[in-house]
Amino acid sequence: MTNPLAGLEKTVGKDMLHKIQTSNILCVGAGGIGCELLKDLALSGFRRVQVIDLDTIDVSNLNRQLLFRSKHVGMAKCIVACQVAAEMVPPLSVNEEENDSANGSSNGNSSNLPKVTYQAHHGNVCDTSKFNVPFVKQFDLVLNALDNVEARRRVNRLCLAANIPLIEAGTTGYLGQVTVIHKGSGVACYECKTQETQKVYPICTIRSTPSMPVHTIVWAKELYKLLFHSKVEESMLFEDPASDEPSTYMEGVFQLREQLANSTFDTKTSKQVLQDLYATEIQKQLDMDRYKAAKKTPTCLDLTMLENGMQRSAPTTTTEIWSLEDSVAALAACIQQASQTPKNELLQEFDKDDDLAMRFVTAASNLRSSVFGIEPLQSLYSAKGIAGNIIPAIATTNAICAGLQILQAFKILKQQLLLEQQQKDRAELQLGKTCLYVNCIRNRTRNGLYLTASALEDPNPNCFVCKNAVIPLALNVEEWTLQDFLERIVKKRLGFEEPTLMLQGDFIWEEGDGAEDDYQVNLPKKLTALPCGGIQHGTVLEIDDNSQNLSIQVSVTHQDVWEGDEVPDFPFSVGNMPVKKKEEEKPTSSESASAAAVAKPTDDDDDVVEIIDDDEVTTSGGDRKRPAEDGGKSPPRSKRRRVKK
Ligand SMILES: Nc1ncnc2c1ncn2[C@@H]1O[C@H](COP(=O)(O)OP(=O)(O)OP(=O)(O)O)[C@@H](O)[C@H]1O
Ligand SMILES: [Zn+2]
Repeated sequence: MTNPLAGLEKTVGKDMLHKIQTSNILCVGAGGIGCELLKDLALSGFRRVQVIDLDTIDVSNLNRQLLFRSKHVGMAKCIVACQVAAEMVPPLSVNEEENDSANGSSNGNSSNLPKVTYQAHHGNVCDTSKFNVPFVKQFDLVLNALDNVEARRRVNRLCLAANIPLIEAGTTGYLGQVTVIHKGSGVACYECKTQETQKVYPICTIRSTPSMPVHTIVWAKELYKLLFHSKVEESMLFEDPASDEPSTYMEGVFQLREQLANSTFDTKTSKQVLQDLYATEIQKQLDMDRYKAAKKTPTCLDLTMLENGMQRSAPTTTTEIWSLEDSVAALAACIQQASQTPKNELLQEFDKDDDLAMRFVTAASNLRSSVFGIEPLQSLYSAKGIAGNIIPAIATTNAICAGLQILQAFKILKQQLLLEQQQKDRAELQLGKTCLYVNCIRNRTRNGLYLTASALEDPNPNCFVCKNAVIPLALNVEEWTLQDFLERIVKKRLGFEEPTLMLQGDFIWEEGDGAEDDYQVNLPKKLTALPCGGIQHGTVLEIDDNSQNLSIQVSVTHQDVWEGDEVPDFPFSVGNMPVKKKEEEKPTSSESASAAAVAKPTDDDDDVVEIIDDDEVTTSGGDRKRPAEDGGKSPPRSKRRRVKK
């Protein structure tokens, strides 16, 4: 038998093939791109690969995630992917295999090659207890095959901290990109660019003036929460019954929730809630002249139709549009089914892959669309596309991008090999001139190309992750508590896992291994009331996260209320929000809303934060240095005094 890797050996050379076979690779994600990548790695002779993935195999993955078969459904993706890919690694030549058995070798070869080991880690890459800087440092390079910003951000930071090259890839339908990130090479990191996040709708569009199918779908998702979430106030449709004039549906909602909680469901109450939602409340708004200026005036749901719908059995079609009666029947059936579902099995929040949730949202949104004259109504199938923000995944794009990642991997390993041959330190690796940023496009360029390549980008000087830029932040320091600040800004938006907060060199908050509990007393305090003078207008706050060797400064500006056209969102670009005089919220029929998530309520305006221009605040910033790369678990710098109150 000829050596299956002979072709590759001829192309890259003996030494390089040996480098490939002995390198230690981490692949994060074993989905669409990940499966392609693992197949490519295996067929290229990589023998030491570790894979992290948190998911299990779903039937819907089988059409494009080529390592999986129906018998694998329900099993951990990374475990199956590792088993299947490991078997694809070409065996060494027959002679060698024979020698191995004759020698009783346990590692499957008589050369000095490592045993084929494809090791699975079934878990979340954001789990700092398992996947930290020392973990990443064992690899020659890391390949990302992920599908979300949070996980990518985490791997980006780990690789920067460990100074390990990261090959990042992403696809959306026909479009794909591959790029290389490496701290030592001084190229842009993943967070140098503002990543597209879920787009946001003004709350009044959702609550009062929907004009597109997506608006009513977002509303229906909130209605799902209002009925089924353990914390009713999590829904943006929630109104405090003690408030001046709560919407007419709130009373019925509370009754229904109580029935669901005590399993004492009766259809009368669900019918009442539907009537309140789609007729009584609409009529009330009409009577208050709320829709005087609207382009289309809503019409209340016909009560006879509601009555008829309640008598029907729920529709079963998925690709046809349900009639309004059918939608009523579907909604009533969903509520009844929810009342019979054990509490721990009923999802609290909408999930597009949950049948009950999807039927609920399809029916509830179509009824609302009919009230507001919004077209077209949606089938369950098309509603799922809108509700889940689904862009079809294209296997070919995944395959192309995975292949491009392998080519970049070869370039990196080649450079590492050269350094090894010259007995130079790996820290001298310079990928800026070797690796490329490659785009996979749908329509070919004028030159007839479907792939375009350019040099890796320079870092963004305002990047707080790789350039330690000071972050300017405007918020209401008199209203925000430390707890809000930690959860909503430091963790959710800045991506800190185990933050330590310092004011004027003293600790005011600490988390993670060995953190003291004493700082808990600070959590409910308003920012201005924190120790060390508190966080005031003009304060520069230091935030460290040893789990990702990240240390930043935030320069705070007090701002009473954010007044603008849209609720600002993160990740942020610097200082681009208009500040306008606040006006009473007026419903209009054509709110310019741009996508699929819900913004914070407008009455929550002063909770909104935005990043503003560097030159709008004075900072005592100065040059910042990252903490020493010590494995990511060093205790905070000890010379600082700890302050609790
Ligand atoms: N934080 C994370 N830790 C580990 N694995 C992750 C994390 N986030 C995402 N992944 C994995 O990355 C992979 C991304 O692959 P892909 O985009 O094909 O997703 P999918 O869930 O299989 O497909 P779809 O979303 O279309 O159903 C998934 O297998 C997912 O489990
Ligand atoms: Zn950066």
